[in-house]
Amino acid sequence: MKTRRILRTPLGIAATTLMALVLLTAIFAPILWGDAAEVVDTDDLLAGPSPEHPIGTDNLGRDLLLRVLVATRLSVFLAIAATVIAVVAGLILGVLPLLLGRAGKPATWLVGIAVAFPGLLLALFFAVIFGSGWQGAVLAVGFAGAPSFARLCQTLVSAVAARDFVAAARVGGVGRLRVLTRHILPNIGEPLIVNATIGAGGALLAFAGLSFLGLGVQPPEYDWGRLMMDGLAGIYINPLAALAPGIAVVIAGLAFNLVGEAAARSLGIEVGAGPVRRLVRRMPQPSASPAIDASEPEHADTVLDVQNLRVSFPGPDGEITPVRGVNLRIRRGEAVGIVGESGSGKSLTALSIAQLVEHPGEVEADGLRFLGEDLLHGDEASHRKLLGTSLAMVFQDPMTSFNPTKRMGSQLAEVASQHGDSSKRDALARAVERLGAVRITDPERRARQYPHEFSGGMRQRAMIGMGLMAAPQLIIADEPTTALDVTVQQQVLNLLESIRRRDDVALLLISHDVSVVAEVCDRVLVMYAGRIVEELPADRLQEAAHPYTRALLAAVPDMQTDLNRPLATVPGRPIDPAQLPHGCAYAARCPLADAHCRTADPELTPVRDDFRAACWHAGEPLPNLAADAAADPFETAEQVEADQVGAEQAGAEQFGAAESIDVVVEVQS
Ligand SMILES: Nc1ncnc2c1ncn2[C@@H]1O[C@H](COP(=O)(O)OP(=O)(O)OP(=O)(O)O)[C@@H](O)[C@H]1O
Repeated sequence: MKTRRILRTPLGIAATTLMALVLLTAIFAPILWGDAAEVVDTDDLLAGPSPEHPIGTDNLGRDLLLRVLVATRLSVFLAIAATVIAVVAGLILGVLPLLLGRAGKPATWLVGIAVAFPGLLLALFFAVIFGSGWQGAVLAVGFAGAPSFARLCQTLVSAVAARDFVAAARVGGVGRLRVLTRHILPNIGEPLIVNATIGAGGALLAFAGLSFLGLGVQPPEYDWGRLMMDGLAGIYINPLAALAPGIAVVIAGLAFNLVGEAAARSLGIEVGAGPVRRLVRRMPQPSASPAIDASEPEHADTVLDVQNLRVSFPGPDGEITPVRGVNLRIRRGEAVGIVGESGSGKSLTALSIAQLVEHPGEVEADGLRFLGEDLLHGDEASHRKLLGTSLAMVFQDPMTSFNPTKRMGSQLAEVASQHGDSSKRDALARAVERLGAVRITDPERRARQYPHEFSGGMRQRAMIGMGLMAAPQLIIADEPTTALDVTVQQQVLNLLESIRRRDDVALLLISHDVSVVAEVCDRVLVMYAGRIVEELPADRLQEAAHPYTRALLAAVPDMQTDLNRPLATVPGRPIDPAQLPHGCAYAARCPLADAHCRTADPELTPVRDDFRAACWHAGEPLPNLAADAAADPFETAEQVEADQVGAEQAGAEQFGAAESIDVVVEVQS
C-alpha cells in the first residue's frame, strides 16, 4: 500500500518518530514530572546548566528541563483545540454558499476580506477581544485560522459540487444538506485533514507568540510561549532558558508539518501551492413522428414543454445570453435530439430543464412545464420531487458521474430512499434489480463495488440504471457516448433505445455527433449560437434546409470519405455569445448570406411539412457545392485550425470563442 511505502521513506520515518515523541511527552511528562517541575528551590534561583539541572532553573529555582517537558501537554492541546475551532468555523463559512445559494454570498465576501489580513494580526486582534488567558487565546488563534480554512473549503466544495455525481444526486431530488454530507464532505475530507495537520503546526507557533506577548497562558499555568517569555528576562545569564522552549516549539511544529506532508503524499494530494489540487481519489431507426410546432397548444401526452427559454450570465462587458429563446416540446415516448457545435447552448438547455443552472446563471422562460407542472412558479420542493422521480439525467463522463467514495448499490439506492418511498433494504434490492436491467452481469456483486471497479461502459449503463430507480418519464442524455469507444457507444445507444420503447419514456439526446442523433431520434433540433435554427425529422436529414445543418451533415465522414484528404468541417468559428452580431448569427459563416441576413434575424418558420428553419434562404442550393475542393464552401480542418490559431494569437479568447471546432469531424472507425 502507498501509505506503508511512504511511512518507510525518510520523510515518513522522521514524521512518525517526531510525532510519537511529541505525543508521548505530552501524555506522560505531566504524570512523571508534573510535581517535580513545581518544586521551588530558593537556594538555586536562576541557575545556569548543571548536572542536576541540565538547562538551569527559573527565578523560583524550578527545574527548567522538566518544565519544558511538562509544558508539552498544554502547548499541544491548545494548538489542537485552536485548529479544531479554525476548521469548524472555516467549514461552516466555506459551505454556506453551497447551502444557502445566493444568500450565502456574504460569507464569500467576508472570507475574501478576512484572508487579506495576516493570521498573526488577526490573532492579536481577537486576543484583545477575548481577553488574556488560555481560553481567550484558543478562541483568538482558532478564529484567526478560520478564514484560510474557509477559503480552502469554498474552493474544494465548489470543485466537487461541479462534478456530475453531485448534479446526478440533485437531479435525483437529494437536498442540499444531504448532498453536502453524503457527497461533498467525504470528498473534501482528506485534503482538509491534511491541511488541518499542517495548520496545527502554525497554531503552535501562534500560541507561543501570544503567550510570549503575555496574551496567552497566565501563571501559574505555563506553556512553551510562557516559558520563553520568562526565560527572556535572564537571556544574558542563561540563554538556554529561552532557547529550550523555542526548540520544543520548532520540534513539535515540525512534527505536525511532516505528518501533514507525509499524509498528503500518501493520499496523492499536493499541499502548499494554493488550494489542494487533487480533490478525490483516482478512481474514477425508429419511424419519424411529425415535427411539433411549439406554438401549437399543448397535447395531453406532452412530457416537456419549453417556451422561449433564455439563459444568461454576467460577463466582463455586460450580460451574455448563451441560450436565446429555445422552444421545445417532447411527447411521451418520443426521442428528440439536439445537435450543434461546442458552445451552442445544448448543455445549458438541458441543465435549465433539470433546474441545475447555478448562480450567477439566470434562467428565464415564457413557459417551462414538465409533466404539466409549471417549473417556473410554485413550490421548489415539489418540483425537486417531481424531477427526482420522473426525470433521469445521463451525463457525458461516466468517470465523474458517481461519487468515488460510495458503493454503486448504495448510490443507486439513495435515489429511491431519498423520496421516502422505500426502506433502505428495498431500495438496495431495487438497485441490484436495476443494475441487472441495464445489463450489468452479476448485479449483486457489482452493487457492492466502487465506481472505479466498473468499466466506462458499465458506469454509463449504471448511470442509466440510476435514472431508472424511479419511473422516469423523460431521460435527458447529454453526450452520453462521447467518452466511450465505438462498440460500447452502440451498447449504450441500444440500451437507451430499448428503455424508450419498453417503458414509453421520452428521450432528449444531446450530441455534437449528427450520426448518433440520427440513429436514435425521431426529431432533430439543430442549435446554433443559443437558438434552434432547424427542426427536422431524423430520417430525412439529407433534406435539411438550413445551410448550417447542411454544413454539419457534409462534415460527417462516411464510408465513401477519402481519408487521404483533409476532413471537411464547418467554415469559420462558432459565435462568441458575448459578441452576437446583428441579424442572423450564422451569416458570417454562411455561403448564402446577403445584406438582409446581416441585419434581420430570421424566426424559426415552417419550410415544408415537418421541417422548420430559421433562415432567409432555407432550402436554396449552396453555391459551388458540386464543384471541386478548391471551390468547396467548406474549409478543410487544417484551414480552420490555422484560422483559429491566428484568432487566438490576436487575443480573441472569450467564452466559447476559441473553443475548438472539433464537433463534426469524429472519424467513426
Ligand atoms: N457558468 C457559465 N458562465 C458563463 N458562461 C457559460 C457558463 N456555462 C456555459 N457558458 C457559456 O454558454 C455557452 C453554451 O455552453 P454549453 O455548455 O451549453 O455549450 P454546449 O453546446 O453544450 O457545448 P459542448 O458540446 O462543448 O458541451 C458557451 O459559450 C459557454 O462558454
